[in-house]
Order: sequence, then structure tokens, then C-alpha cells
Amino acid sequence: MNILDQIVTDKRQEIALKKALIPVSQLEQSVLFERNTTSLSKRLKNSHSGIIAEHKRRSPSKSVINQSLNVQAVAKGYENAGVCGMSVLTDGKYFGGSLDDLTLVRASCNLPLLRKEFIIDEYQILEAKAYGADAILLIAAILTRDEIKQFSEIAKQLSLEVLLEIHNEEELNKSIMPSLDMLGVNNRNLKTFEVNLETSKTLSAQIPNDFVKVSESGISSVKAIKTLKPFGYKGFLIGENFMKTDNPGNSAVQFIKQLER
Ligand SMILES: O=C(O)c1ccccc1NCC(=O)[C@H](O)[C@H](O)COP(=O)(O)O
Repeated sequence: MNILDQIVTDKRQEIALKKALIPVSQLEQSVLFERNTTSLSKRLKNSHSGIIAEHKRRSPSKSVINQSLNVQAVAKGYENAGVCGMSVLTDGKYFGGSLDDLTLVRASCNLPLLRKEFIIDEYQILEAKAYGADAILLIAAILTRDEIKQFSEIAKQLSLEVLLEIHNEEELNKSIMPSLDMLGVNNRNLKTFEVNLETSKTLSAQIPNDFVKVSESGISSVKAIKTLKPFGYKGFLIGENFMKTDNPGNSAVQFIKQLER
């Protein structure tokens, strides 16, 4: 079984338990549920750096990255560095994240927040809104076209933007639809965990210009961003490169300074 299949199998059980514990009516009563959201895609379009900085404690590919940081300090550091948005991993088992991380981050910065999760059920989209997200990730590899349509339309009704993640042409072709805001090309092969920026380069020409293009994973240098920009990318999702340091905010400051040179 590949890693996505494993994660999805666990996720189904997790969601069933959560639904029994916290009914939808309770999610809808959250004080964060009615808040106005901030557009991540607009920030990316108008930004020079285009960085979406991620909070990521561990991962299936790297095991532990950094478990000793305070999530709110990381969020404030990223905001002060001038990133466009923040991605908060909420999966517990594989990434060491939680929905509490999302709420803590929401309380400590005004950045547009992406809930980075393996979304396979409408319930998780309601959670995203209730815990403070501005955008959700949908992963084409684990969803049918009908599910992508259904979930992205629900997100729209909740004023959440959608970043649709693809790994190849087939996933791109099945996913294109107007209810998506951003198209993310994941450079990480989830079978081998190898990262290759060529994936972003190769797929860029096939992504219609109506979508903000985001390159995800394995971005560890300013050079990589400078190489990807001519391919139309406006967003760059960076996790490990910042999180492996003692001060991810400071690393983002140095990174953006170099990018602006
Ligand atoms: O990061 C992993 O090992 C991973 C494995 C299986 C599914 C998803 C995975 N990562 C999620 C992400 O998309 C990345 O955290 C994100 O793009 C940032 O990547 P990086 O800059 O390489 O940390």
C-alpha cells in the first residue's frame, strides 16, 4: 500500500470518530465559523516572493523535522518575515500536527491560512472553517472528479479558497474546474519520496492561466524559485527548508532578502 492509501485508510477511521464526538452543529457554532476569510490567491498574485511557509513537525519522508518549536512563535516569525500565507499541517499521525495548531496560529497572526490536510469528507471542510482556515488543500490523487467538484463548491460556499494539488497530467486533466482557485504541482513523488522540480516545469504549460500556479515541496533555495517563476508560478510552498532550523521565521527573512536582491 502506498503512503497516500495508508493515510487515507487511517483518515477514514479518524473522521468517523470525530463525527461521533463533535457534530457538525457544534462546528458551525464556532466563533471562527462566521469570520471573513482572507484570499491567499490574491496575495500570491500581488506578491514578489510568493512564499507560503509551512508548519511541519515531521513527515513520512523525513521523519522528525522539528518538534521543539512553539507553533505561535513560528507563525509570528513567518508573518514578520513577510510571507504571503502559512500552511498548517493538521494531520496528527504522520505529520505531528493538529487542529489546535490551526486555531493557535489563527489567534497569533493575520496571514491567510491553508489547512494542509488529506481531505476526503465534507466534514473536514467544515472543520477547516471552524478552526480558522482561509483555504483548503484538495489532493487530486485521492479524490474523484465528482468529489473535487463537490468539495470545492462546499469550500466556496464557506468562503474558503481551494488549492488543488496534482502530481501528473492525468490528475490535472481530471481536476480542472472553475471552483478551484490555485493549482499546486507537488514535486514530491509520493511513491519514492524523491523531489524533482522538473515536475513543476513540465506541467506548467498545461495549467490554464485562470489558476494561480503554486509549486510545492522540495524547494530549498532561492535559485529554485528564480528558475520556476518564468514557468508562471506565483506561489511556492516551503516546509522543511524553514522548519529544520531553530528559527523558521528568521530563515524566511534571510530567504526573502536573497530573493529580492
Ligand atoms: O512531506 C512528505 O513526506 C509527504 C509525504 C506524503 C504526503 C505528503 C507529504 N508532504 C506534504 C506536503 O505537501 C509538503 O509538506 C509541502 O509541500 C512542503 O514540502 P517541503 O518543503 O518539501 O517540506
